[in-house]
Formats: sequence, structure tokens, C-alpha cells
Amino acid sequence: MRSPAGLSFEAISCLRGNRLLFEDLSFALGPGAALMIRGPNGAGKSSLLRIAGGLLAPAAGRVVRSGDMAFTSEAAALDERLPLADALHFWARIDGRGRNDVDRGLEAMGLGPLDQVPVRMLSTGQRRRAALARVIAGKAAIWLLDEPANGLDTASLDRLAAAMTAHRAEGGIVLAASHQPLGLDDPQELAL
Ligand SMILES: Nc1ncnc2c1ncn2[C@@H]1O[C@H](COP(=O)(O)OP(=O)(O)OP(=O)(O)O)[C@@H](O)[C@H]1O
Repeated sequence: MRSPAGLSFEAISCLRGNRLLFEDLSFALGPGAALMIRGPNGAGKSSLLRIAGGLLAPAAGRVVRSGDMAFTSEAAALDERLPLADALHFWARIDGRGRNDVDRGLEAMGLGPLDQVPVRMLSTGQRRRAALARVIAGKAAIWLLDEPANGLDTASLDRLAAAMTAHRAEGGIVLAASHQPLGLDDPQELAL
């Protein structure tokens, strides 16, 4: 059995260029937790997510994680030439997952009917849904979502909310930056 998911910031400061974006930031998220990060453009939401994911070093403090992570932002990073299902399977294999997990991700984001369509033919919103399908298929314990609602239609927003609820019910963690509500049930909130 895998150990319970956890993500903590301990007195984290973030410096970009010469600007201190935030300092002495602490929080602790356990299994089933969700934290919404809010703030105006340039406040440091993406930077916070990148620190959480280990993609950016904090200027001070420590990040403590338990569990594997999935990070998604604008780019889906899927092979344009491949049918969607195969492009997702490329990443699922790397994550130690199989076709059934890809099918679950496609289904969850309503992409089942498009599974054989080459990635290059997908619309902007369909690409965003594909990026989320990749997260779902990967089954990582900690989801780091940067503006996941961007470009999604109403039905897809509902699907995203349902996927996050299911993930939390299985003990997963959601850390999301968003300018709009994501339909998370009783999330913690952090304003930058
Ligand atoms: N590589 C970089 N080097 C220096 N400064 C950077 C770098 N990347 C981003 N910044 C700056 O850091 C600040 C925070 O950027 P960040 O992308 O974290 O903000 P954000 O809150 O996610 O904004 P938005 O709502 O527009 O997505 C901005 O002022 C940005 O110009």
C-alpha cells in the first residue's frame, strides 16, 4: 500500500528576477485536501505551483512531499502526429500505467469519441481536456493544476470537478491556481 499523500510548504519564499513574490509561506495538505491559489496576474501563482512541483527552487524554506506528482499548465506536450489515445499512452507508460488508465482519463474528460483523432486536429479546448486526461490517467497522488479551467466549456468544467472529487475521495491532493471557481468541495484558499 502506498503511503498517504502529503504536500507541505515550510516558510517558503519566492524570488523571481529581483522581485520577492511571497515570503514565509507555510501550509500542509494531507490526503483528500484541496488548496485553491488566487491572486492577480503576476502575483506568483504559477511560480508557487512550480516550487511545489520541484521545477523552481524557493529562495528560502522547504517543500516536503509524499507521493508522486502530476503537473499541468497550458501545454499538453502530446505528440501532434499520433492519435490521441496513443499520444496519451506514451505518457501513461512512463508513469507505469496502461491502456485501461488512458481509457479512464479519456472517458473522464469526455474524449472517448476522439481517441483516434490525431492530436494536431484537436481544438484548443479539446487539447486542454487531453492534458487533464493525461493527469487522470497518470494516477499521481498530487495534482498541480495551473489554470485548469482555461478554455473549457461548461460540460468539461463539470467533468473536471467530478475528476477532482474522485481523486480526493481516493486520498489524492489537488493544488490549483485559478481565476475562476473550479467546483471543488470546500477547498482551502490562499490569496497571493
Ligand atoms: N523566468 C522568470 N524570470 C524572472 N521573472 C519571472 C520569470 N517567470 C515569471 N517571472 C515573473 O514572476 C512574476 C510571477 O509570475 P507567475 O507566472 O508566477 O504569476 P501568476 O500569478 O501565475 O500570473 P498569471 O495570473 O498571469 O498567470 C511575474 O511578475 C513574472 O513576470
